[in-house]
Amino acid sequence: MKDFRIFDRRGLLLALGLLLTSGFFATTLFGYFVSKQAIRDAIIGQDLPLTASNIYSEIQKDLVRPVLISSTMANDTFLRAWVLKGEGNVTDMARYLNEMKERYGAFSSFFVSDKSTIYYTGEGVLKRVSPNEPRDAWYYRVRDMKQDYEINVDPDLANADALTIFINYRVFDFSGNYIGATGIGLTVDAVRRLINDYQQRFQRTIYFVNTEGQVVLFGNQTSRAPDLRATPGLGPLVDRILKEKAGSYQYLVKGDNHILNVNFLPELKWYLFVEQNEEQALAGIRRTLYTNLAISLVVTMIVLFLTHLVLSRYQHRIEEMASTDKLTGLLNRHAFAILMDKLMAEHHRVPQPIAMLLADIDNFKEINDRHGHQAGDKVLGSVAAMLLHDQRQSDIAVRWGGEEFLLVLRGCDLTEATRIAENLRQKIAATPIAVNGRQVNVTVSIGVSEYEETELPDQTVDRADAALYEAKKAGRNRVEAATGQGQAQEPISVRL
Ligand SMILES: Nc1nc2c(ncn2[C@@H]2O[C@H](COP(=O)(O)OP(=O)(O)OP(=O)(O)O)[C@@H](O)[C@H]2O)c(=O)[nH]1
Repeated sequence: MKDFRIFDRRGLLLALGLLLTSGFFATTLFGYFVSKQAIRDAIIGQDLPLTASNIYSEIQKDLVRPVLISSTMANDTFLRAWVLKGEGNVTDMARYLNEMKERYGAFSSFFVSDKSTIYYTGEGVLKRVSPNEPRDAWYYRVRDMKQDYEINVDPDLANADALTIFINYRVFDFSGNYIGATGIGLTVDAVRRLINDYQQRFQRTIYFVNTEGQVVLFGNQTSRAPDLRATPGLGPLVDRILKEKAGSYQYLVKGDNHILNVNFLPELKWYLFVEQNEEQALAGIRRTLYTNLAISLVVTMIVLFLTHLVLSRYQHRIEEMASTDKLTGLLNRHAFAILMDKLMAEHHRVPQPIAMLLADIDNFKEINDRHGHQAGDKVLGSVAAMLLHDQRQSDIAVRWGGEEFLLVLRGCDLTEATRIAENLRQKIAATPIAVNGRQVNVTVSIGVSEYEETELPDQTVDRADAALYEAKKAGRNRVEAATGQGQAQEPISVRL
């Protein structure tokens, strides 16, 4: 019965635990996935395009302007006339180039004449270009190219080989014949600083890719192979991206999803790549997810613990109510049956004598009749209290019937139990009970028996009952010890 109840409570706690955890987990995970989707949508739909357009407008300011300046130089009447007049006064050209450099805050400015192959800078003549010199390959490329200009990243000979972004603009005479290349140079460091600044401000990876799929400019933290096709995850997408010119893409690297926004910048003929590692963007909500799960777990544990506490208390109270006689506070017969089973199991493990005392208040009917039923109750309570008073922890005191009490004494043989019964009888007889302002003398008769291995506990009680009967018959206020099971039912009368 008890085991069934425990199982019931465990089942309830388990069901409650499952309900709470599944509820908490479901809502937390649902919230997480909704937020994740919202963040992804925001990255694809707003954040990256917005970052790209911000960068684009900054780039326009910082890189498109040099293109315009170079274009102005290529169309400058003075420059073209000076070349057509035979590149006479070098100082004039140097002053012009210097002026352009100073005015627009460029790192360097240049003009290369196709006719004389002289490379002019703001300082004067730098050198002559030659098709055999690998460092001059850019000039011959520009000379033969179809478009008006190119943006090229190269070391600058005129500035101690500092890595420089050159805008190389083709120059034509007034009849449209090619006469050289002009433009200005910006330090890559300056542009790189710009990209780093964007990256920090927008928390994205930013880099530029040329029409060949080569990474031409990137920030400090960007570790990329120069050839974008060699980038894990992204490689297979490169041709599609270059063809489509603009769009949103996603690729996986080591399980991390990367979201990419690409825009082609026609002025630079470069692609602007703005990239976001989704896992990093989700780090915040993932932290929130773990915190929520931990809170849910703690709340579940607290609820389960409190429920367990309340259930235990109620179960204890219910068990107590079900096993206790309300009037006397002694155990009832139902509790006796349970405890007796336990006692017998214990006895079989460690055998020890077990004695039973069955006590009955003498002429109780008279007390009831004379003093009233409530007074009778009071007497029952007082006798029960006297029985309990000398009880050991291991003893069992039961209200057996109306005015009958059963004491089960562990580790006590018949002789010892008879002595205890006699002490009890004397004590009760010598203790008047106050009822309705009057002292009532109460006596009890007690039958004593000792459990024998061959019998059932009920039979031991029966033998105590028989002894009690003998005590009553012999005049009440007596103790009678039962004979053994096999012996004739002649109880020994005891009067110590
Ligand atoms: N007040 C009160 N009386 C009870 C209770 N339970 C049983 N009784 C009464 O106890 C009385 C027992 O009477 P009997 O069985 O005749 O026994 P007795 O008068 O004690 O006589 P002997 O046992 O032969 O000495 C009955 O009148 C019952 O009504 C109870 O809880 N309260």
